[in-house]
Parts: sequence; C-alpha cells; structure tokens
Amino acid sequence: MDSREVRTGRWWIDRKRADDGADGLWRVHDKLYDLSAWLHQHPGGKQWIALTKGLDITEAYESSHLNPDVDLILKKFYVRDAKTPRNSPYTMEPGGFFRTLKSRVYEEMKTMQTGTKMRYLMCEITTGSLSGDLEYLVKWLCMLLFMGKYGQIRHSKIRDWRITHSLSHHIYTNTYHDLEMMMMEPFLQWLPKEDKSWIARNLSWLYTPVVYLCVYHGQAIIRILRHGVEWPDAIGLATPTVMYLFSGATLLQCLGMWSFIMLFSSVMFATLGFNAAHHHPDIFHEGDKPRKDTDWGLNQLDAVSERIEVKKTFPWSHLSFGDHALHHIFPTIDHDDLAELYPVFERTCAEFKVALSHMTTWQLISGQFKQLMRNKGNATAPEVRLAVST
Ligand code: HEM
Repeated sequence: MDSREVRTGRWWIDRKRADDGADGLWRVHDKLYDLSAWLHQHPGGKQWIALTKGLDITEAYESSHLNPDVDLILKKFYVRDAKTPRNSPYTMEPGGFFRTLKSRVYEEMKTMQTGTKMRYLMCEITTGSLSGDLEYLVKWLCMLLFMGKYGQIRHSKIRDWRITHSLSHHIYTNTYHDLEMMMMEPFLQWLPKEDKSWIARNLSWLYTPVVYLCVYHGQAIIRILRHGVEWPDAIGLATPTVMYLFSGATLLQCLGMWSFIMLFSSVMFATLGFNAAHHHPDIFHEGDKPRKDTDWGLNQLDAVSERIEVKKTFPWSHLSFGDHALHHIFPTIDHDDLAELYPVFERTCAEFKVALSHMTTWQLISGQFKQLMRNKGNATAPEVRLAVST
C-alpha cells in the first residue's frame, strides 16, 4: 500500500478486487459464486452483495450468518473453483475456534429471548418510568450516541461506512487492510513500524485532539475531492436547514451551531472509537509476531481487549463499544444479546486455551498513546504472551 495514496472505502475495495482472485464473481473460501441474479433477494439488503462483487467475501459471509442453512442458498449459485489461493491470511477450519464458537452461539441463541433490553429501556424512557436522574442521564447519552452515529454515517455515507468499518476494520483488525486505522495515517500511526517518523512517535499525543476534531470534516473533504459531490451529501444539510426553518435563529447562528455539533460528535466518536478496545502495546498489531494458528476468530481476539468497567453492562456497553470481542466476531448479533453469550464464549476460549484480554478504561487510553509511540513489533506471539494455564 502506497502511503501517499488517499484512502477511501471505494479506493480500498477497488484494490481488494484486484487481489482477491474472484474473477468478477463472489468468492467464499475457494469457490466462486454468481449472485448477480439474487442480490435483490438478499435478506440483509442488496447493497452488501452489490458492493462485494468481485471480492473474496469469506469472513464477511461467515461472520454475518449463524444459521448453517444459509450455505444451502449459497450452493445454488456455485460457478467454479477459484484458480488462486486466498489472499487473506485467515482460515475457518471445521473444528477450529471460530466455527466451534459459531455453532455453539447459534444453538444458544435458539433458547434466548433476544433483543429485549433496548426495547424495554425505550419503553421506560417513553413512559417516563425511570427515576428522574437516571432518565435524564440515559436520554442525554442516547442523544450523544445518536449525534455521533448519525453525524459519522452522514459524513461517510452508509456505503462507505460499510466498507471501512464492516468489510475492512471488522475483518482485518489492526492490519494494513484495516482501513479505519490506515485512514488516520500519517497523523496517527498505530502500527509498530520502524520507519515511523519522530514527529508521529513523539508528538502525536500533543496533536491528537486536533486530529479527533477533524475526523468528520476531513473524511467528507477527502471523499468529495476523490469522488465528487454526490446526492446523499445533501442529507448532511438537513440538520442546519431544519434548524434555520424552525428555530428562528439566523443562518449564521444555525451554521455555527451545526458546526459545533459536528466537531463535538467527531471528538466523541474518535475518542471512543480509538480508545475503546484495539490499541495498546499488548494488543496485536501487524508487525508483531502473529499466532501460529490462522483461525480468524482467534486472530480477532488477539486484536481486541475487553473494557472491564463496561463488560456485560447495559446500556453502557451499547453506548461505548463494550463487549467488543464478541461484537467483532459476530457483528450481526444484537448488542443486547452479547452479555448472555459470555458463558458459551468463555467456555470455548478455555477449551481452546485462549485468554481474552481485559483492561481498564484508563489502561486502554494510556495504552493507545503508548502504541502510537511503539515502533518495534512484539517478538513473542499472542498465544505465548496470553497463554492460559490449564
Ligand atoms: C458480503 C457478504 C455478506 C454480508 C456482509 C451479509 C450480511 C447480512 C446481514 C447484515 C444480514 C441480516 C442479519 C440480521 O438482520 O440478523 C444477512 C442476512 C442473510 N443473508 Fe447475508 N450477507 C452476505 C452475503 C450473503 C450470501 C452470499 C448469502 C447467500 C447466498 C446470504 C444470505 C443471507 C440470508 C439467508 C440471510 C437471512 C438469514 C440469516 O440472517 O441468517 N448473505 N446477511
């Protein structure tokens, strides 16, 4: 990857298309499928299928669906075997960690009452049955989260977010293929590269707040410069327009307040996103010695740490990217349900002798800055560093 290139979701996907050996079809493991005629029928929406034409979708496909019957649908679209080996370093072998956990989670979820907590909380909020202070706090946090998510999605657009977050960051966490991390270069460089500049190593803690402030606007400017103005960009103007039409404030005041909201949610989103789970010298980053086992699920665990304070808590885990390891491995499971899956998750980790890393919020925040300074890879592989004694 050329560090001078301007990285956007669509740029990433074009590069990946050239590497994946899918011959303009959809690749799952070592087989090619033609989903063109089926994309409108995909229950998860046609965009996922349309976006990934010409790509290896193995990890996205396997982690998005728990039900093994989905494979029966896929089979109908088989065209031929792929001619080249997969470009991804990861595997998902039967009997391996990921597949074992996936089938157990699927069975477990059959017996669970899923997706109820958030609905219950919303009922409590709308009927006003929470105690005064708690209701105020929860509403405030929900509004912040909404502003953050809405603002981020608006600036990056859903399509680009699906690429940078779901197809890139979720699958290739903390590697060169993790666009969410690589898009912040050269300002923030988490990979332990020997050629990291002195400024990036030693001064990034100082200019980090400025980078956080610029994330939304920077992404929007880069995307518009690279791909031009597109009609969904108009959605972004809905907020100041509504403010102007209904608040009685002047246009300048509305634009000022809108800019403040965007800058505020940019800082909030970046602070949470970059400090919540992935960056600490003890967490795997490309450049460190990887574990021998190439199982995708295990490698996901190496790139994540749980935040002790919010683990299994509701709604704090929702609001601050908690229960992150399970969320990474099974991104389509409602965040509501993750807490209940820990017994099966922890049992499977113990069986595979893999330790789930746990850190406090402060350890992760300070570790994130230490990671920015790190320019040497860990020589000890995660299975040795995080070994579980039996
Ligand atoms: C890039 C690859 C894909 C992604 C990211 C993806 C994503 C999704 C998402 C987000 C859902 C909704 C899940 C929910 O609401 O709980 C879904 C459902 C579904 N998808 Fe996909 N999908 C992909 C490829 C495929 C393929 C290739 C097939 C089969 C040919 C397929 C078949 C289904 C089916 C049957 C469902 C509904 C049942 C279920 O969720 O288990 N998907 N998908």
